[in-house]
Amino acid sequence: MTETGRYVRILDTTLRDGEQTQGVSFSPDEKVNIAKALLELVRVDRIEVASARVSSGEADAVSRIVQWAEERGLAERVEVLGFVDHGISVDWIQGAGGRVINLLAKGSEKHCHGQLGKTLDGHVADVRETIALALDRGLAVNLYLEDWSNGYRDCPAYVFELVERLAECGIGHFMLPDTLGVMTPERVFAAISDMVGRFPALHFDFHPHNDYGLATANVLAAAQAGAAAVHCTVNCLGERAGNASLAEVAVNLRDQLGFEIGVDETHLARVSELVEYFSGKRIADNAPIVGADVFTQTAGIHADGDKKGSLYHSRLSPERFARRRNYALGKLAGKASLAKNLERLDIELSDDNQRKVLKRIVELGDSKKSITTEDLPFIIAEVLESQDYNHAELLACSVASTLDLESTASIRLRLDDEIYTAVGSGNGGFDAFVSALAKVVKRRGLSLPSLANYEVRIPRGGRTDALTECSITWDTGQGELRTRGVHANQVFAAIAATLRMLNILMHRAMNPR
Ligand SMILES: CC(=O)SCCNC(=O)CCNC(=O)[C@H](O)C(C)(C)COP(=O)(O)OP(=O)(O)OC[C@H]1O[C@@H](n2cnc3c(N)ncnc32)[C@H](O)[C@@H]1OP(=O)(O)O
Repeated sequence: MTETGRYVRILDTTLRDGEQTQGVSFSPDEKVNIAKALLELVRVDRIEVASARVSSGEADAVSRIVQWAEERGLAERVEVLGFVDHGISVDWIQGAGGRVINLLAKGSEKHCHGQLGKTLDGHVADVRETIALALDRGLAVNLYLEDWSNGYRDCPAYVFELVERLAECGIGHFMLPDTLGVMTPERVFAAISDMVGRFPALHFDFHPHNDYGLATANVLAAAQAGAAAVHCTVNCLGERAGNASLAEVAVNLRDQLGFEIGVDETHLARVSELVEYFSGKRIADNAPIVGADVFTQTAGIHADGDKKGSLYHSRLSPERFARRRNYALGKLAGKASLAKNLERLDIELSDDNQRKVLKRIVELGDSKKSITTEDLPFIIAEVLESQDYNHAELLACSVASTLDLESTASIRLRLDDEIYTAVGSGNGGFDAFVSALAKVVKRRGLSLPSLANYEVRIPRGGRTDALTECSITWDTGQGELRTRGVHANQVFAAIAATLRMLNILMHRAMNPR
């Protein structure tokens, strides 16, 4: 079923529900940056940025976000969760400059009785008191019906009466959470259709959780059933198994169901990366839309189909998300995979040489080595015995690390035809090596690029004698460059990745395009 043209609003709750992910705590600075990216770049309709009463740091974050949003006329889009607590949350939100309270009421009889020890009458009275106070202070009010999914299933009369008695109180959105992530798309569709049918004048939001892995599917069902807005988070952050992914929700609402949404898709990967860094929670390489590998064709047959006219492309093209298609090199690669990588590097090879290089790539892949596009020139140089990528060679190297003292490195290096020696010291063996290397390249009038990312991996179930793979992303000032090195010693793996970078940059300097 598709419903073309209806606008569905998106509320991103990365900064509230997302912060309920175990181990995640954003600083006020981080919250401000994420809020800016969500409202100004990705252009979601609303953001929920904190729970009231939590801490002074949270009050500071809310106040800075609202201040920034105010200058752009966006302050009404910044929302804060508050409690039914005789005005404590209202005071807190108002004190922080917030304009919208998302009041947490109880959407199930079980929670109302079991947690608050209240009857429906008592709870309605308390909620009304808080709403009246909030409205009186100039706050807009939305209402969460916490545990609504179980409440609707176990005692729907409680839910209907609660909504009915609060319907005329000035609430903007009634927010229906599947608090424990137990619903299926069919149940969401039926329940929200029922709510919308019973209360056609009200706006309903749906707030999912991913405990059964159905959060995104449930959001789509909610939108189809008539929800005015749906909730999600960047990278699926959220309590327990998380919420629904903003990127997945956005593309599915658009592509699969034909809804209008305001999201600018070209910034989804950027905001995902920002949240990854600030939350410390890495996403899987195959996370839809935003994962590192989702636009990489691995199989040779797929690369061949692309070469013959984008036969394996879908509406999810990398360009749509300001990303790039890659073709993996390994034992599953074929002629077309190699051709696509050579094209990207502007390297021309005869058919015969392509065959030789591909054979070597498959051999390397067979021995579990991962190969990047940047590795390709080295493989070509090795197979064709060219000296093109042999500018820098480490002839000798000693790295010493001791407790409570700076590490030191002593190196002998060949750069083209000259031999250099240098010593360096630093915070750890690799830092000491880089300091020695910087001295050498400086003598050649060169400088080293800055390090943008550094990852060390060992095979799963690793042993102490396992090979280590170090992957470094360098910021060259003219784009990023990613190189890898493999060695049993992780400092030497990083050194190998560094030498590879140096060879590439020296080659580029001598062969400007
Ligand atoms: C939809 C969701 O995910 S809800 C998540 C809401 N966010 C959070 O809980 C994170 C922020 N929370 C906090 O910082 C704290 O829990 C606070 C400041 C709100 C309260 O802290 P404390 O006073 O220490 O209480 P505690 O954390 O144990 O919470 C339990 C109290 O909240 C009450 N409570 C539960 N739900 C609500 C509600 N919707 N409104 C008001 N009070 C509530 C409970 O009845 C209990 O009160 P009691 O101690 O009188 O029995």
